[in-house]
Amino acid sequence: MSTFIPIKTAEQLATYVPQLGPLQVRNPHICDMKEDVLYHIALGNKTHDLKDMFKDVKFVCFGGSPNRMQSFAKYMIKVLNYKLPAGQDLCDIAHGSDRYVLYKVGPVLSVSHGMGSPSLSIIFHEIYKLVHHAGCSDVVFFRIGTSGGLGLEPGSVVITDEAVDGLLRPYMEVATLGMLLQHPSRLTQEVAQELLSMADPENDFTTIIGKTMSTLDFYEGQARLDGAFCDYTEEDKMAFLKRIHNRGICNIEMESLCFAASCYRAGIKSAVVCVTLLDRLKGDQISTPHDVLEEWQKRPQRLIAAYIKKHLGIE
Ligand SMILES: O=P(O)(O)O[C@@H]1C[C@H](O)[C@@H](CO)O1
Ligand SMILES: O=c1cc[nH]c(=O)[nH]1
Repeated sequence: MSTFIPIKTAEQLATYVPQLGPLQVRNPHICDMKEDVLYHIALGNKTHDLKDMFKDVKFVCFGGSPNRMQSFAKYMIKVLNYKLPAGQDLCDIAHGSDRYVLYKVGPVLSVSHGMGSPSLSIIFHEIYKLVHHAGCSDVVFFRIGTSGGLGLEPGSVVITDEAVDGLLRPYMEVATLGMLLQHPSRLTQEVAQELLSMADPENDFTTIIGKTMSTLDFYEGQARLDGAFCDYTEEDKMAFLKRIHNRGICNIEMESLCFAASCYRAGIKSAVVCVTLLDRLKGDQISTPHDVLEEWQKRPQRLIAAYIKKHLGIE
């Protein structure tokens, strides 16, 4: 077998245009399939009436933790003054699988994606196909996350304008059929700007727009000294963090690259909003009390909720 690995550059790849009208999947095989089983959310286009269940979806909100996404769904019930059908409680629609959670509150889906790009990539494929099978149009996808900040007061909120990998490259490199394909990671600038304009000036924390580094790991990938392995010194770590900070990186997390690349490839409008849990220029360990972290995690949720309300014309 050949060991030659051709590399496609970001420039060689198509520029993806935003989708108008019912969302199409960019995979010609899907329409030839007798059945599409969305295995990790225990749904399918033959076993479920996906149009009936999901056709009104306009906003899909992703976040790492199942509990956060359940809380977000409960919060959206309040914000939208949404009445659940008589006799029904909020339920995890993906309960037949224990991989991810999926809640629906009117036009809003709240989905967990787990940690890291591989986990996000799987749920992204299935949710994208779900909204396609349901015939949804003009859908906006959000990631509501947590991150480590650089030179920011912990609890600050960062709206990502550009997601880069651990080498500061604005594309996601994926090994496909023995080739390395580079998928550009572009987010929708108008959505990011609109979110920024909606940050409450009365907040006692800052909300900024900036570049986010998305890594493959929480410890060595993010230059921590507190993992089980570490082959560099504190000086090396600080030199790296200061270098990327000087190159405009405001925060570090693990999914914005895959999220941005997938949304751009799909032609779906998207934004990433993460709270910072600590200042990485000052330390590695997250030792802030749990109740404070819980409160901070609500900050991106409130911003996204304000955007959704505005776009639904709710005062
Ligand atoms: O959405 P979450 O809070 O899961 O995002 C960040 C990146 C990793 O998934 C995780 C690491 O603690 O938090
Ligand atoms: O430092 C942090 C905090 C949250 N999530 C990350 O990926 N890194």
